[in-house]
Amino acid sequence: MAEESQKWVLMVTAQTPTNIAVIKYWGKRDETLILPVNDSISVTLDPEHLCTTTTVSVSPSFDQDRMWLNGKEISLSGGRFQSCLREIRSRATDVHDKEKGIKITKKDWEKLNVHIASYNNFPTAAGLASSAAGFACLVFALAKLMNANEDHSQLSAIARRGSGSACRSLYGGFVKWIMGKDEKGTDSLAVQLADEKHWDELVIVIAVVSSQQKETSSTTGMRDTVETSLLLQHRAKEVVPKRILKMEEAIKNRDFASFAQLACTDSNQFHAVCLDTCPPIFYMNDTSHRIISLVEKWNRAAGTPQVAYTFDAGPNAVLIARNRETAALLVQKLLFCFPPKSDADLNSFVLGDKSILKDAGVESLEAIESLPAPPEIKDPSQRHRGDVSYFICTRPGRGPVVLSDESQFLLNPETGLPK
Ligand SMILES: Nc1ncnc2c1ncn2[C@@H]1O[C@H](COP(=O)(O)OP(=O)(O)OP(=O)(O)O)[C@@H](O)[C@H]1O
Ligand SMILES: C[C@@](O)(CCOP(=O)(O)OP(=O)(O)O)CC(=O)O
Repeated sequence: MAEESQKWVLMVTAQTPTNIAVIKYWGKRDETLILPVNDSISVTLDPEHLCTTTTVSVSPSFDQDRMWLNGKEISLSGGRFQSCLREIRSRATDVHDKEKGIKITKKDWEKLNVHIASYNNFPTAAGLASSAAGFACLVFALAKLMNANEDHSQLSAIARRGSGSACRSLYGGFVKWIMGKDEKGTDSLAVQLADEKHWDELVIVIAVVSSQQKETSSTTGMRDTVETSLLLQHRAKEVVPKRILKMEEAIKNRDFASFAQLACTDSNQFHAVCLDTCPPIFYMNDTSHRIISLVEKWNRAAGTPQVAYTFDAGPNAVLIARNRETAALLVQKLLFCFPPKSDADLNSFVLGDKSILKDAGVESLEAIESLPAPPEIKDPSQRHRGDVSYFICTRPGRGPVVLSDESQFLLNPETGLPK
């Protein structure tokens, strides 16, 4: 270690995307190692709109590991954080920063403490997979700081110890989490099926139905399901393995009809498995059901799927449109059915890629009021004002990156404390 001064601080900042599963992970065969009962497949969301930024730093002056999440100090004592820190530390190698004159050997890492600051640019613990982006970013940034020369798949197996779905956020585009067979979980990791450019016509619209923290966390919910649902066993053994193969094929061939059919059916089966749990778990609400019904009617009338829907452990809808034109129509239909409260402004009601609004011909609140009623709606006089808090328009996106712009660092480069 650099002897001359105990004052140095070394840091790395990374940005990592979140992901949405189109074939769901639900149920663990090992709770501690976070090993799933089936493979899953996800689409990585564009970090320009939804991402975690994490700065990790090390200094001989830090007397303990500390972390700040969204500006508030949180405890790192939980088993999941500890597993990630331990696994990365054990893979740390020598670091030599010539510019700063810092030398850290593999052995030094056992004694050195880290400071971590992380920020999610979207609601935490609200069913928008903050834990996925969060743990992926933590592991990725620490691996860079500690020069752990693992490839992304090996890092994904470490991120998995933080939160299962986090392993899929180590890659952009379309990602498969292979459940693996090994008891220790060494082969339970993520691989990229295709990058984000492979199928770049897709447009994703998220309807944030509620940004409140949910009642039953994914962890607790899936534990109850494993203990009580027979349907889960059938799903994991008989249904998912076949679906995974079909979904891989659909992604490879950019076959939207199959992709949408598989994603919607899988989301519905996941929620059926939740209902089959004792006591039953209800993640979707009336607004979620209305959105499903709208999309189903539209897809049926069009003769071929236009939009896929999928819902994680919460009421928020993630809608995947086959192309921009369809996305513009989707936004029109959604805004008709779920207009904002009268005091809202359009800028904070539709977030992310706002250019879709232009395509949809909706550039003011007045334009929402004069939208035509979608043919899928039975009673056009009934609009569900305020039932969607806001929308996020996005697309498939890239995997983790290191940020070099100091203005994006979350820790002070001199003190290693939050800026
Ligand atoms: N940026 C982050 N860095 C590290 N950990 C994070 C970060 N963001 C969230 N977490 C962890 O994830 C937890 C929230 O996970 P939880 O599964 O409850 O919600 P979610 O991931 O937002 O929703 P879901 O998994 O249902 O989509 C937080 O309490 C925290 O422990
Ligand atoms: C419904 C899901 O989003 C469940 C995600 O569960 P988590 O990964 O949050 O659970 P833990 O492994 O216990 O942290 C489906 C999915 O992302 O595949």
